[in-house]
Parts: sequence; C-alpha cells; structure tokens
Amino acid sequence: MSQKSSMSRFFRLIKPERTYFILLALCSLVSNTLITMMPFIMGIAIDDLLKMIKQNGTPLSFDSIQGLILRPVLLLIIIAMISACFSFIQERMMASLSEKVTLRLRKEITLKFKKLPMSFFDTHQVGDILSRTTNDINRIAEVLLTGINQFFSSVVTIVLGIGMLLYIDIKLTGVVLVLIIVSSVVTSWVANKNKRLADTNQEVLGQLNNKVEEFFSGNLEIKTFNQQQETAKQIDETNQQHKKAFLNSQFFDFAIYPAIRFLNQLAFIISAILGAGMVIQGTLTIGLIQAYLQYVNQISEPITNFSYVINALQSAMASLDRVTYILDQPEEVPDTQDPVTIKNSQGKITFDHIKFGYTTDHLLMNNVSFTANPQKMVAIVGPTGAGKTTLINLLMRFYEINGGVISYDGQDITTLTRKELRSKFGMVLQNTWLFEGSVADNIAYGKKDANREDIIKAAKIAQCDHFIRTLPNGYDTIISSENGSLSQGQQQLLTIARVILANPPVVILDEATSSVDTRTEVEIQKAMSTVTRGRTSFVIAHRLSTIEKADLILVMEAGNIIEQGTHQELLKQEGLYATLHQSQFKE
Ligand SMILES: Nc1ncnc2c1ncn2[C@@H]1O[C@H](COP(=O)(O)OP(=O)(O)OP(=O)(O)O)[C@@H](O)[C@H]1O
Repeated sequence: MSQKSSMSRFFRLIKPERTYFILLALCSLVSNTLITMMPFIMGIAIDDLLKMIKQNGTPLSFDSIQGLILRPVLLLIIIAMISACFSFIQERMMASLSEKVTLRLRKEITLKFKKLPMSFFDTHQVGDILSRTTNDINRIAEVLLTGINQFFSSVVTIVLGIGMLLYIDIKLTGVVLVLIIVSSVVTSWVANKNKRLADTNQEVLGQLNNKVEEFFSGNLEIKTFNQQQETAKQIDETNQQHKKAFLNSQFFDFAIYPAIRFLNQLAFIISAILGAGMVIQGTLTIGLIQAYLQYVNQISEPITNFSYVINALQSAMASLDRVTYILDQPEEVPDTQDPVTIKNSQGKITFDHIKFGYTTDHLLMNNVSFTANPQKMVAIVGPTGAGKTTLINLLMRFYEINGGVISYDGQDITTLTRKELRSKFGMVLQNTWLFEGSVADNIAYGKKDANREDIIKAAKIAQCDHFIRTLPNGYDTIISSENGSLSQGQQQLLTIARVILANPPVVILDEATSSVDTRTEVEIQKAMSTVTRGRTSFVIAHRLSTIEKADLILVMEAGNIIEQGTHQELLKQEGLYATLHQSQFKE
C-alpha cells in the first residue's frame, strides 16, 4: 500500500471529525506553549534573585524579595493551571474522537458486509476478517488517534524547545543538537527494527488465531480422524513461533531503551558541564543555564519517542489499510432502481442459456437451460462437484451470471430486488444453521411476527413437535449457535418447520444423507414431502430412489446439464442417469 494512498485513507477517515482535529491541535499548541514558557520564567526569576543577592548581600529580608518571588510563582501557577485545562480538554476530545471513529468504522463495516458478494466470503478466511474487524479497528482508535495526539504534542514541544535553546545560546545548542540527533538516529534504527519484529509478531498471531479457529470449527472432524495430537502439535508449534517473535520484539523494546536514555543523559551532562563553564566565564547566567537544562530534558523525551510514535502510526496506518481494504471491496451489483414486485407468485423458474463461472477466466456452466413449472418437483442429480449447489446459488442470485437469463414467473430475476427474490424461496440444507435463541425463535426466523400457535402448527407438520416437547423448556429451550444439544436430524427438522412457517412458493431441499438414523430419516422424508406439496421444489438428490416421482430430473456433470426429463424418459435415453440408476439399484 503506498504511503500516499494510506494518507488519503487517513484523511478520508477523519474528514467527518476534522473540526475536532483542528481543535485538538490548537489545544496541544496552547498547552505546550505554556509549558515551554515555564523554565524561562523561572530562569529570569532566579537571575533577578541572584542580582539582588549580589547587590545587597545575604541575608535578605522577606519583604525585599517578596515581589521578586511572589510574582513569578503566581505566574507559574496560573500558567500551569491553564496548560492543565487545555491538556484536559485535549485528552477528553481525543477519547470522544476515538469513540466516534470506532463506532463509525464498525457501522460502515457492518453495512459493507451486507453488500459484499458471496465471492468475497469464498475467498477470505474467517480468522482474517475477524481480526480486521476487531483488532484492527481497535488499533485505529487506540494507536492511530492517540498516536496523532502524541505526534502533535511532540512536534510542538520539540519546535518550541529548540527555539528556546537557540534563543539562550546558539553554540551550546549546536553541541546538544548533535548529541540529540545521534540519539534519534539510533532510536529510529531501533524503532524500524522493532516494527519489523512487531509485524512478524502480528503475523504469527494471525496464524495462531486461524489455527485455533480451525481447531474449534473442525472439532468433530479432528476427533473423528484422531487428529487431536497432530492439531495440538501444530498449534503448539505456532505458539512457539509466536513466543519467539514476541520475545524478539520485546527485547528491543526493553533492552535497547536504556541505551537511548543513556545517550540523552549524556547530552544533559555535557550541556551541564559546558554551561557551567560558560557561567564561570560570565557568558551565561545561572538562571538561564537552569532553564537551558530543563529544555534539554523537555525535548529529549519527545525526540527519543518520535520514531516510536511515527512507527506506531505507520503500523496503525497498516491497520487502517486492512480495514479500508474491506470497505473498498467491490460490492455486489446493486438492486435495480425500479424493481418489479410479484403479487400472486406461481413459482415458475426458467434458466435460459445460462453461462456462469466462479472466476472470470473459467466458465463452469456453458449453456444451462431448463424450466421448473409451478408446484412441480425438480430433482438435481450428478456426481460430486457437478454443479448442483451452484445451480441453487444462481437461482437465489448469490452470484451474478455471465450470460443468459434466469426468470421467476416470467420476470428476469435482476428486475426484482434480492430481498423480494429470496422471499420466494425456503431452503433446507444439510448444514443447518441455527442461531443462539429459543427453539420458537429459530422456527420463526423467516416470519418474525408468527404467534406461538403458528409455530407449533409448523413444528407439527415438520414432525418435530414431539421432540421439542421433550426438551427441558420445550419451545423456549435456548439452543446455542453451535447446536451442540440437538442431533443433526433434529436440526434439519427444525429448519423444515422454519420453511413451512415462512410458507414460500418455492423450496430448495438438500436431501438428508446417511448421517441420520433410519427413524429420523423417515421423519425427514415425510416432512420434506409435506413441505414440497403445493410448491415448486428443487431437490438435490443423493439417492435416486427418492426422486423417481419427480416431474423433472436434471442430470448434471462438470457444471452443465447433460440430460433432463422424467425418470422413465431418462431411463430410456440410457445415458448417465440410467447408468447411475443401475449402479444404485445393484447396491
Ligand atoms: N465458491 C466457489 N468458488 C469457486 N469454485 C467453486 C465454488 N463453489 C463451488 N466451486 C466449484 O464449482 C464446481 C461445482 O461445485 P458445486 O458445489 O456446485 O457441486 P455440487 O454438485 O453441489 O457438489 P456436491 O455434491 O459435492 O455438493 C466444483 O468444481 C467446485 O470446486
């Protein structure tokens, strides 16, 4: 990512809060200018006092020095108070700015997720997206914005401090500056090295996140294949790498820092020695040398920290890039401006010469055509990877086609909003998705206003009322998003109830495989045949015996439909379907 585009992203980020930023900079300027004035005022006061001592000798009566001491002390107190007020305002504004920006970014990201095409989710890892939307957004608020705040303060302190040093003595400042520059070059080298180590650390942390995420999401498969040891070993190795990367980056932080401190102290000591010499020779007053030493101290810390601030800003900028990367992703084709609504839906679907590829350079479907008539059952068969799921994905407009027209009740589906189109479909997949909530809420997911009576009615039709009643709190039992407490068959029955309640004109069913017991399978079959009644249905079939009565069977291979017709017609053709049928029949 180029520096320029990072900067423009940053300005785009803070644009809505720019007034805040200007106010922040002003507060920083006022507060730091006031602080810079203090050593000088003190220096003048000391010199005035010394002059008085020289003129009148000691001891001095309190009355004679009252004016000399009281005035500067009062002035210093007032300055310190005003500076503290501005500093307080600056910090307070900073905190609220961070909150505002974080909230805005989170809102933008959430909105963006709604508009991203499916291909984005296909090509990005969950762990990575998660870390962009949580860690990176936090870093932008914590590091980027506070870093900028520190940056303002440092610049003001350094510029004013050096200005005062030069004003007090140009030659002495030359020596001090050389030392401070050496120390900042060393710091900058350290900071660069540290950044690389911190980046490696961050990268390894991302890998660790992904591994842990895999460990949890694939828990069942890992156990089935007895891979716990192997997976634990992999996590352990990544953990070790992380430990190493972390230690390396910490070493630079903790071990090198004292060395830089030493260089700064050296600048201070040398200025003290040279300054003392100048005082002895009468070229500098005691008051000014003490002010001078305070300035050396005042600027050495921000100078030393400057490289760190810049680096922290750079790495936070990288976080900003990672977040804006998501915000800049191309969105799915927007819904039509003038959408059509379908009133009395029939559920007739036509694929007319469809071309489609997941990637632009490779077409999976070259010329797919078929018609699903209202209230008829369409079965889709074919070997794994044949394109059955893809066909459904296109039907629901999860992906954009590369040619041809898909129509619903004679309307090109692109003339409908996605919301309208998808409201016509209900899906029952093998990989059911239930969310953390009550059983009743899960059934009512597609019809939020359904009452308890409707929910129970749907559950009865879907053959799941009896098992729901055996749950500890019946319909109010909370199921977790991991679905741990329900069997796969029960989960599928719940999703069938969900579809029945939503009552869409078209249903898409992914047949249950042998992963459920025979009794549940019978219940699922029963529920599925109920749900298809009076609706157009698409059934992804795994066993040909269940689809013999389908009105249309689509036989797919390598993305295309190679045969279509009824069971009898296809048997007569003696093609792939007949072969598949024969082989299953033999089994
Ligand atoms: N999101 C995707 N991005 C890229 N390629 C994909 C994607 N989904 C599927 N494919 C590819 O498209 C082809 C068809 O896949 P699809 O999932 O439609 O087959 P399927 O018939 O449903 O298979 P199965 O019976 O195993 O579920 C396969 O070669 C697959 O690798």
